[in-house]
Amino acid sequence: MIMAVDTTPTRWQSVYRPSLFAGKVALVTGGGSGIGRSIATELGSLGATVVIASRDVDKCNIAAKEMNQYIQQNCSDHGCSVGKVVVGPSTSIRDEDQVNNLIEHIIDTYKALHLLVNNAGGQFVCSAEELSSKGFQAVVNTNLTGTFHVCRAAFENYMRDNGGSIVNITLGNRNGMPNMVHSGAARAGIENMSITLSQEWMESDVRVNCVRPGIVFTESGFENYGPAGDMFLEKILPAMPAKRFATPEEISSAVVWLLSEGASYVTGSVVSVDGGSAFHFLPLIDIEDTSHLPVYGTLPRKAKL
Ligand SMILES: CCCCC/C=C/C(=O)SCCNC(=O)CCNC(=O)[C@H](O)C(C)(C)COP(=O)(O)OP(=O)(O)OC[C@H]1O[C@@H](n2cnc3c(N)ncnc32)[C@H](O)[C@@H]1OP(=O)(O)O
Ligand SMILES: NC(=O)C1=CN([C@@H]2O[C@H](COP(=O)(O)OP(=O)(O)OC[C@H]3O[C@@H](n4cnc5c(N)ncnc54)[C@H](OP(=O)(O)O)[C@@H]3O)[C@@H](O)[C@H]2O)C=CC1
Repeated sequence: MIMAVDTTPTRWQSVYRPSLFAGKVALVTGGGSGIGRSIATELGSLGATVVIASRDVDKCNIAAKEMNQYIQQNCSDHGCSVGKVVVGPSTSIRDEDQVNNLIEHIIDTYKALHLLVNNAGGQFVCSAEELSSKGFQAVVNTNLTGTFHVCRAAFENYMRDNGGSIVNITLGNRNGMPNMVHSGAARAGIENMSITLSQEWMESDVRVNCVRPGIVFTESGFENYGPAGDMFLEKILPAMPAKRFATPEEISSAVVWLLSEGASYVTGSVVSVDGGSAFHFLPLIDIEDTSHLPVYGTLPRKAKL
């Protein structure tokens, strides 16, 4: 298995002002692992009460305990108040009723929902030709419809009357997403949906933005891909301009900025955090000789391979 550079910070601290989010209530979906866990830790270290929620509550409980220990030990040494990470009820964002239940639970318990990070999501590697309709729908329902469910419930139950800030996590797919057609389509949908919501909800003082990560090595995420993922990464890593993956903290840092009042004039935006990969060709797929396009007109001899 190809490994990323070990970028785990020994004593990570946010670059943002302590207590930035004191008194704020945040929801991070999929906050029990990977990128979501880093976002929850950073928001908690900056004073927020952070609800994490996903399908696996046991995983979230273990993660929350570790995050709270980390926050207490490493982030509270300026005499400032730190927040805490708490676990919401088991929720599949694909299920509208479960999402409504989660949001109602948050408003009942914490009386507010100022900040929302739609991080939960994922996909599997499969060519478009082999992908069943059910497989396509499973990924679109998780990423696109699931994100819509959470945005709408947060708006209806709190943000419409009180304002708020939403950040949706997408995925660097500027050049398409070979072998992940479902996810590429869903993430492009999330970005366009976010632009629409930013306009419809501006009157309510709700900002909606996206963070579009390049490749972030999260063990939780990559163990899903097996050999197909390894093959993908062996080709992509050397072709990346930065020659390394992102750390979850590098994604979190952009999310925190967008959530903060420092981004008060930013809405409907997509921030790429990808080490410049969006503007660099990444060989996601081998295109064999048989797929040459037929020529119309005369192609100069020198222009042929
Ligand atoms: C390697 C480069 C990475 C690029 C950067 C991206 C990184 C990341 O995003 S890391 C985060 C990764 N985390 C995850 O992906 C975890 C989340 N994934 C899931 O939870 C699931 O894969 C799912 C939600 C996307 C699908 O799960 P589920 O709804 O439980 O699916 P079912 O088992 O019910 O199957 C539905 C349907 O889909 C077909 N299917 C499932 N897996 C595959 C597969 N590997 N290949 C082909 N088809 C698959 C399955 O067969 C079902 O269809 P039918 O057979 O027609 O019934
Ligand atoms: N790692 C990477 O390179 C990149 C990741 N991303 C995206 O960033 C996000 C986080 O990924 P990462 O941290 O790497 O991977 P993880 O697998 O660790 O995170 C995915 C999280 O989403 C949750 N989740 C999945 N499906 C559902 C669902 N139906 N309802 C509620 N929660 C769900 C999972 O929890 P549970 O299983 O308990 O439900 C899990 O905590 C994902 O959307 C991912 O696709 C984007 C670009 C690159």
